[in-house]
Amino acid sequence: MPTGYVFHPHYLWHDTGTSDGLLPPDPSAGIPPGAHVGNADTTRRIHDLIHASGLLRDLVAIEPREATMTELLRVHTSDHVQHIKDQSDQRGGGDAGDGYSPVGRGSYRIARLAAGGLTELVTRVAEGEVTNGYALTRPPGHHATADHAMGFCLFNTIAVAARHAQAQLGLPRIAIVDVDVHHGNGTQAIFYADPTVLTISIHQANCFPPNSGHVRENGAGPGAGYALNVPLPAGTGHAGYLHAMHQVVLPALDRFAPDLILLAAGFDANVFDPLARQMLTADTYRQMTRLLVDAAGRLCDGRLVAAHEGGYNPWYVPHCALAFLEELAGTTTHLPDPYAAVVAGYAAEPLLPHQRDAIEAAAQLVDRVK
Ligand SMILES: Cc1nn(C)c(C)c1/N=N/c1ccc(/C=C/C(=O)NO)cc1
Ligand SMILES: [Zn+2]
Repeated sequence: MPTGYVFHPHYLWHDTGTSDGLLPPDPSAGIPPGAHVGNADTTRRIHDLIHASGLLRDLVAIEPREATMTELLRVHTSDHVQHIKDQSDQRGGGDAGDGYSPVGRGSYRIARLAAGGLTELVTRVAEGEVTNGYALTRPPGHHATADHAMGFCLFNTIAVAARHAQAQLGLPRIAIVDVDVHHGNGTQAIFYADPTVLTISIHQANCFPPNSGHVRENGAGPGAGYALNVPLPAGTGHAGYLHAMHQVVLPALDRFAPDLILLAAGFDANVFDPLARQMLTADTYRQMTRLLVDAAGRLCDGRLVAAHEGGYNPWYVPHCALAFLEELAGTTTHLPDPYAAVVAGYAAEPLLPHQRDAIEAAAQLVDRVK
């Protein structure tokens, strides 16, 4: 089945400046100029591995375009769009608003290219040119709400694509599964009162944003029941995530019967990631993807489209992304995870009682999905 792939060099040109990890330089506070944790290196290395492994030959390259203002304004306020543009127009760029989400000079157009690239990929899937796809976009989007950028996110790429699918592509029911290790708060907020978009986030409990993504956040008004959260304890590994897939994500998808499944594909739950404390390996991403590909095949003619989100370890995330993409494309590069042996002892953690309990709490809400 043909798999679409969106990438553009401009995604690497979103300049996150000289923040040292998460914080802007401040010599008096002992913070030197350095590299922001969300710099372009990991994204570049993902693309390079997709190319070097030969997988690129099996993919249908799809050229991104900038999201139109109409497409952006289905999700964001005009003030928010203007704020990002104003920061981006400044000679030295600026910040998106939370003090640790850099906006480089010209990042406005790049963020529109990310949202437009995913939207174009969803269009090609809806038209049947490709069955599914992956947009290796940057900057990420899932923390951005209608009127606030945060957590390195400027525009909510996946929300723009979801609204386009509903408005222009005849796909009324959209399921968004977010496996990024951080809570998909922006996506959840945008659709919180909307029963036509089911949002499901599996994340490390209380990691980021602070106090966000509790299991009790279950939707509001007409959308009550259509937001699901699976906050998992730090240290959750392969068994815990697959249990969450089987107990929460798959039953919810079956009940919702979406016309399209969107995946917020963050890889920062990997065992080596600097911004969280989960313990997933490339094989976990492979197996989660297999389950989602099967669900999409069962429910919506295979329509499954992934947007890249977080993932900050430059030497491991590419192997996680490759495993995910092989499964999405239904092919193999015969390149095993070179770190599998390194983590075999400590990342093979069994499902522990406190993890099972957290998942059960979320599973009890699945029946509210109609
Ligand atoms: C700095 C700072 N200062 N303060 C008060 C807070 C709460 C700070 N955290 N910043 C963070 C921490 C983690 C992320 C992850 C983003 C991602 O990968 N999403 O998928 C973004 C910003
Ligand atoms: Zn993340």
